[in-house]
Order: sequence, then structure tokens, then C-alpha cells
Amino acid sequence: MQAANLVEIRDLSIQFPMKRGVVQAVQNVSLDIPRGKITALVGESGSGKSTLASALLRMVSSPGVIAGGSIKFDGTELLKLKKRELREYRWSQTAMVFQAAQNALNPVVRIGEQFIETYVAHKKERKEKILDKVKHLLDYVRLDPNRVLNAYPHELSGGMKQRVMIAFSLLLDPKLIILDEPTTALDVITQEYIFNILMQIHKDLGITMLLLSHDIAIVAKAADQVGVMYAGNLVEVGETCDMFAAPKHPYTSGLIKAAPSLLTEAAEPIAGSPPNMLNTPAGCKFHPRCKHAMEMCGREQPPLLSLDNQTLVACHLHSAGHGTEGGAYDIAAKVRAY
Ligand SMILES: Nc1ncnc2c1ncn2[C@@H]1O[C@H](COP(=O)(O)OP(=O)(O)OP(=O)(O)O)[C@@H](O)[C@H]1O
Repeated sequence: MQAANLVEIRDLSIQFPMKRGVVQAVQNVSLDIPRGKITALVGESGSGKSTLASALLRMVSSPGVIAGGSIKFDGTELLKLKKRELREYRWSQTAMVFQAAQNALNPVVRIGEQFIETYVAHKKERKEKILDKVKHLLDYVRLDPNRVLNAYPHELSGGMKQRVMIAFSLLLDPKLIILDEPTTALDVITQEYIFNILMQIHKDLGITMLLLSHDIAIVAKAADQVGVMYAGNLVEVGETCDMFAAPKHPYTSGLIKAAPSLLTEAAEPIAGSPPNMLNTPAGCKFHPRCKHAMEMCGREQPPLLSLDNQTLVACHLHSAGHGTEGGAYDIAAKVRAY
């Protein structure tokens, strides 16, 4: 029987050593990515979403280093893979659609050739057979294969190029697709169109997806599970419906209230701004912006704890005996009212 989780991340830390100090882009993060589901990571810019996702491809950008932890992909420890094994793993097991991914296309090579080159770099196959598969994929992302295969990237619009990249991500039948702000660089109508294609792909193929987004409204529509990141820490993980109905962390609540499309009342931005990652606050990194901060929040970093076997939260408001009279759920109501 297959394990329920495709990916299990444990205690993962990723650092960027800089001249002025060390950026802890991801700090002791543990997260399960269930098979066949859409998991979303949300958080303001710089919270560590892309860095965490890049570790799933062992492609942390320079000068970043994975300082500790473990990533098990379908039972295999990714952090121990050798170079050759990594080459086989990337794209065929996990593919990524980057922010403005269309810029990743080679401007001087026709799209069809780029598909063939990518395929044969991983698997042996006859050109005709590869082209059949590519035509099917292009069709799937609602592009005309005859036009697109012979085109150079500059002959396609931004939305078309992003759809080409989505077709690319499916080329080798990966088990996981990482979508890093897949629609951010596009106009609103194209965003909706591409988003619908992604949801159709998920529905038809049951493929596991990790969606990184600032846009909590998109996450609410698409994801089964949400992880909330703040300044390199995972501060809440839970099922989407539960999280939107009753956010447990004040930061999650703030993110939901800051999203205009989800609310009848006006959006309310979170006060303050994310910390300088070279000099993050002691204790809970969110405490300087938190209306509920207590003395201990500036002192001790709260661990990520399970509240009800489904929701994980890292907040002292939920630790037993800290400011709670009636337990964690009374506090959840206070946090909702945040
Ligand atoms: N190549 C790099 N060199 C130095 N610092 C980096 C590098 N890449 C990321 N960082 C730092 O790591 C932290 C996390 O960045 P990351 O891009 O993962 O955040 P993010 O949540 O994905 O943000 P965004 O939504 O803007 O993409 C930030 O403080 C960022 O400055």
C-alpha cells in the first residue's frame, strides 16, 4: 500500500550566509505533503516559501545551504541523493513551474525542439512518440500544437508561454508539481484561465501539487491543506476549510483579513512589516506585530504543536496555561476577532 504522504519534511533548515550575517530563510520546518492533494504555502514575500520548495528539487540558489533536516520523497531521502540520482529525480519525479516561468524558455530554439531535448535528457524514446505526447499535452493546456511546436518563444503571449511551461512540467509524468506563484506575472483574466487549467489537471490526473502563493483567495479556492510561513518558520498547518473557518495563529488571521476578495468588509492590512531576516526578533518572530503578544512571546520561540490532531500551530496563545481561560478554542475565537 502507498504511504499517505508523498513528501515528509522534517526539521529542515536552510541558510544564506551573507557578508552581514546569516539569513535563516527556512528554520526547523516540518511538513507533510499528502499524496494526490493540493498543499499550499502562504506568507508574505520573503517568508521562505520558494526557498523551502527549491529544497524539494535540491536546487537552493547560491549561496544557500541546507543546514540540517530531512526530506523524504516517496520514501527516499532526497538530501542523500548523488548527482546522477538527482538528475534522474528532477523533472521526472518533481517538476516546478516558476514565477514568470515563461522566461525560462530558450529564446532561440523552437518550442517543439525544447520539449524533445528535455525528454531525451531523461528517457530514451523515438522523436515521433515524444511529439505525440507533447501534442497531447499542448492540447490539454488549450494550445494549438501545430502553431506552438514550430514557434519561437517570442511569438507567443505571456499566458501562452506559461501554459507551455505547465505542459513542460507534465512531460515526464512527475508525482509532484510545484507551482511557485504560477499566475502572478499575468493579467487577471489570464490568471483565472490558467488557474482553471491547473485545477483541471489536478482533477484529471490526481497529481500531488505544492502551490506557493501570496494570494490567500486563490489558496482558499484550490488547496486541501495550507501551511502558513512567517520569517522562515511554519506557524500553522491545517485543512483549508478549518483554517479559513477558525484560524489559530494571529498571523493566519491577519492574512485572511488582509484579503479583500474573501471579505464583505474592507480588507485590513496586517500592521507593521516582516522582520529584517538578518536580524529577526527573539522569541516568536511575529510578536512585534501581534495584538495578543505576551511577555513570553518576546522570549521563547513557540514550537509547532498539534491542537486537535489536524491543526498544527506555533503560538503561545495555544500553549496550555498561557492566557487561556477556557483552553485553545476560546483563544481561537479571540484570534478570529483579531
Ligand atoms: N539567493 C539568495 N541569496 C540571499 N538571500 C536569499 C536568496 N534567496 C532567498 N534569500 C532570502 O531568503 C528569504 C526567503 O526568501 P524566499 O524567496 O524563499 O521567500 P518567499 O516567501 O518565496 O518570497 P516571495 O513570495 O517573494 O517569492 C528572504 O529573506 C530572502 O532574502
